[in-house]
Amino acid sequence: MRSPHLHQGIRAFGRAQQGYATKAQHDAIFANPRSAGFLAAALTEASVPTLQGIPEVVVTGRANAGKSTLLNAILGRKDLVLSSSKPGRTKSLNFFRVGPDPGKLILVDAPGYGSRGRPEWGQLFSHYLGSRKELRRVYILFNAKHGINAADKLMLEDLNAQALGGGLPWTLQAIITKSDTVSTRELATVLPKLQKTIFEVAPTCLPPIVTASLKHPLFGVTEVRKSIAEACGLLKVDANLLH
Ligand SMILES: Nc1nc2c(ncn2[C@@H]2O[C@H](COP(=O)(O)OP(=O)(O)OP(=O)(O)O)[C@@H](O)[C@H]2O)c(=O)[nH]1
Ligand SMILES: [Mg+2]
Repeated sequence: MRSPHLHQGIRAFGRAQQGYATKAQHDAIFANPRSAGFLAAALTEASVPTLQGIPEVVVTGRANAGKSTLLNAILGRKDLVLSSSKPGRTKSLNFFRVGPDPGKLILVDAPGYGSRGRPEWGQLFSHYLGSRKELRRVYILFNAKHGINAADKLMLEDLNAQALGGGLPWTLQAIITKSDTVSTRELATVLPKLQKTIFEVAPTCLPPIVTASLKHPLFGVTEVRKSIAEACGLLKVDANLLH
């Protein structure tokens, strides 16, 4: 059982990220799961699609961290994004549209890094990060049970340096996945440690959102949706709420 305090804490964090947006705006963006669609799979730099300036976010993380499963939960779909219990399932940069054509925003799934990752996937991802003008946020996922290893630290350091470099305007945020696989007690110990490590390695990284995205009740997915909408500049501030 998760503690109500954890729920409250995460909700409060979610609110803080929304920039005082109204609920209706956020609901409208992800309201119709059937209108979402697969757009393209890129295996090479040349095959990264041109998508007419629609804002975009991408997920990264170790193989098997839960990237594809989280994207399905965000889209409100069961298997639009292919996932697997076997690490190394996603082998290309996969682009998904949210909303009817041409889409309100684009979600990008990426191959996992670490022992199951391949160098060419890393090269494609680096090129994408350094050149994608539409990219608004990079989400880095960590499995609550497995924590942060050397490969994660390298990736975090690299992303932090790129975010600081100021080349392109994307921001970085962490997501702790599979929170349903650890007890509330464990989570209470693990979370502050993860947060501390993330901040030490990547000071520009926005505070983590905790999720469980495989089975209902889903957890933290609403917060991730709001974060995405905010990063993509799709939430307008309600002036009444600022006073
Ligand atoms: N219990 C639980 N299992 C999850 C969760 N998210 C993903 N999984 C499982 O973890 C495994 C890997 O999920 P994927 O979404 O394919 O992971 P990925 O990061 O996309 O993996 P690669 O594409 O191989 O890098 C699958 O068996 C999922 O069902 C979660 O929140 N809770
Ligand atoms: Mg995947």
